[in-house]
Amino acid sequence: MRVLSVASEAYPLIKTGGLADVVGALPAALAHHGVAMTTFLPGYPALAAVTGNAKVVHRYDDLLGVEARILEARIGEHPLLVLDAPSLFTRGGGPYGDATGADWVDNWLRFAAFSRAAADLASGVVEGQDFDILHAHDWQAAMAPAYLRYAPGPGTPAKTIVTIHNIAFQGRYGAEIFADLALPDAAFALDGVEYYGGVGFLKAGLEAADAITTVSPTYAAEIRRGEFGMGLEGLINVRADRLTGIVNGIDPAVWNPATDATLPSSYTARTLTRRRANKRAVETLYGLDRDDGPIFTVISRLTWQKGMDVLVAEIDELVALGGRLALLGSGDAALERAFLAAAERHPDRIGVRIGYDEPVSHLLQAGADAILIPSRFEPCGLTQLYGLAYGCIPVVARTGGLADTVIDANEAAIAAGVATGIQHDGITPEALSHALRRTFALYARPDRWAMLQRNAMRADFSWDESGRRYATLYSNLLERA
Ligand SMILES: Nc1ncnc2c1ncn2[C@@H]1O[C@H](COP(=O)(O)OP(=O)(O)O[C@H]2O[C@H](CO)[C@@H](O)[C@H](O)[C@H]2O)[C@@H](O)[C@H]1O
Repeated sequence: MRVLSVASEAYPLIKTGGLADVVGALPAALAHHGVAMTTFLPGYPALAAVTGNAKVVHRYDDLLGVEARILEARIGEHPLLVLDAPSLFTRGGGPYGDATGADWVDNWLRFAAFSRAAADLASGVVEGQDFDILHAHDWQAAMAPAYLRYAPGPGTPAKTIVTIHNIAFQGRYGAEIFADLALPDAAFALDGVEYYGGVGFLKAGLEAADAITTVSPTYAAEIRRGEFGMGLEGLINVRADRLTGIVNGIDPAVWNPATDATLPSSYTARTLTRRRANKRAVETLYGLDRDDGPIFTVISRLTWQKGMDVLVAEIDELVALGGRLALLGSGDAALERAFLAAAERHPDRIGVRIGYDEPVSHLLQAGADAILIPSRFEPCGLTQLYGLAYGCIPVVARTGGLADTVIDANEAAIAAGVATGIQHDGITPEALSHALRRTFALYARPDRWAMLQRNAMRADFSWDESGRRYATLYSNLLERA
């Protein structure tokens, strides 16, 4: 079975968040299940390293008005196709915006063209490229199923899946762009690409896809409600029979404390004392006091989704209770300023690094005692999975994938020997305060804390089971044909 995985990021080539980790891990995860996956990415400058000598498999004179080529390369051991369209993708800044963080004004064109090319690949336009399934991730790829529905190429169109990694990002534009999408007029319809009078990329994909997935069962249920569906709950409910939640796995080649070459000290569940050297390295890097109390970490986009404003409100209490905090992240300017101000108030107790740093994120998971994830919504969440694997106990809001992957350390779960973290209900300073106090109480009992760490590290979040579930979904779609 051949699958084209279409996404705007993939680790290790280009990453701004969890989407990249998942897209980067899927080819290996699916290979175990007899699926040959090719990844399709936009040709950002960061991809130049792998497209240097790439073979050109297709040329466009006019892909929604721009010149472009499709290049054949590799991502690790797996096949990669790249849309080389310099006028759309060769620019500084990030994949979605300029260096100041402002979105590119032509994002609709960039990702419509990318999706048009994906639809071409999935319907026989490009010789030698045949796919049974097109698997589109998030709004940037979601127009691909819509193009296949309304304007496919000459071959049998692939079956389609749209995976929602975050329904908050929808790719919503004014009606005026419709004329430039090269779609038939009939596509501008209630069950087509039209969305509240404009054009909705994610909406169009969810209407057109043969199957819809999201990245945890709880989030799949949550997005059927207004509170989480962000305007798409009606559509999600109508198509609920096509929706499943498949929890993300973690890539053991990248996230394994026993083999992680970026760490000062590698370790396993049996050699937890070896974590101490990593904790000392965190203290040094962040200029924190050296003591035996817990170090909390945050590795996150600093946004409202992630509940960071609530953490700001609780930060002085965290310090008053004897905690320290090592934060790595970037995002909303006001939140960045608030965390930096907290670090100024408590220079020896709070360290803040604004920015994006992959090796530091590994060190924090390996050296901090607990990771705080007070998200208002969390489709799956990966940092709690990395925390579990590294014995960095997740303290999380009971929502989405966080609810599905962390087992709260209540007395029953402790007695049964299955607890892996701490959950709180509601994203309020009071709820977070209560969770912090519970964390301190557990940490004060070294036997209990070590048990939590061992349980966490032994929990299985490899891709085995989730890979199997995607493979089954693909097979079912083909059988339905
Ligand atoms: N400053 C920094 N420096 C280095 N690394 C950093 C960093 N800030 C974040 N990261 C890394 O970026 C990733 C973030 O993953 P999350 O799952 O938290 O998702 P995100 O909200 O981006 O993604 C969405 O998609 C994913 C994938 O499906 C879902 O898990 C999630 O719920 C959903 O919101 C992790 O690998 C983390 O270590």
